[in-house]
Amino acid sequence: MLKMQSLSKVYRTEMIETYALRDFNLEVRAGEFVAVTGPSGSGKTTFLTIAGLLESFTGGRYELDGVDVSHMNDDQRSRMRNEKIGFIFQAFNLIPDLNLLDNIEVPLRYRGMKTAERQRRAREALARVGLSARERHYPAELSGGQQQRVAIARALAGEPRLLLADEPTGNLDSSMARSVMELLEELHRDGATIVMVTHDPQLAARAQRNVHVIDGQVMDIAAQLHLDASPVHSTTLA
Ligand SMILES: Nc1ncnc2c1ncn2[C@@H]1O[C@H](COP(=O)(O)OP(=O)(O)OP(=O)(O)O)[C@@H](O)[C@H]1O
Repeated sequence: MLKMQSLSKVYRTEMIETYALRDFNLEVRAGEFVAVTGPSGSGKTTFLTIAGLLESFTGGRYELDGVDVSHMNDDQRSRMRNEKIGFIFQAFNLIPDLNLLDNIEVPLRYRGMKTAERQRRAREALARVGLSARERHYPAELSGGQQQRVAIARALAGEPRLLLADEPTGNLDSSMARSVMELLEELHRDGATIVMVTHDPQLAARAQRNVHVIDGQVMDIAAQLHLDASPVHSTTLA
């Protein structure tokens, strides 16, 4: 699903070069739930924004859903992002002036989808996160945990191949965090591929696999071995 090989990302200013990622190797297979952990400044967000095609990279190779994205231009990348990726952010990023259904429909509009199909998908996604009764409500009328569920519904409505979550429970108290995590686990059981960046070791422990990033590199030998398609390794890592 996601395959990064010797990926690098360098931020250059007049004075300095910062390697946010260097020789970054990771493979995530369809249906996996992977947590990415690591100290502040280690490159987790950089990884996620590149994985989500929000940013370009400096060197190496990135294959998403079997397609080499290395040489795509901005338009091609945005189209692919819109079709294949669902984002879940720490800050929910819902639009305050739109009700829940309209919020969920926003990314579908960019695909030129007809109104009836948009509404059908938005209703279905809202039902999936248990908030059907609130479709005409506005984000401010919901708790933080409920808002994050709406954000997850928005990501799901696009029927993405890959869900990327950046500290999805970072703004929630522990009980709301638990319910959001349970929802992610449920989506995973139903077949979703999820990559989640988190500082929280307890959350990370609930994912199927942990990838630790230090100084822009994957420290987890197992994650790198995953790149080797040998059955021995995949069995070990299952
Ligand atoms: N736009 C930028 N310009 C210059 N350097 C940057 C930029 N964005 C990130 N960096 C640097 O790249 C490195 C990795 O940053 P990144 O935000 O990916 O880390 P992180 O692991 O997500 O950190 P945190 O957990 O604190 O969010 C850091 O040294 C950071 O200062």
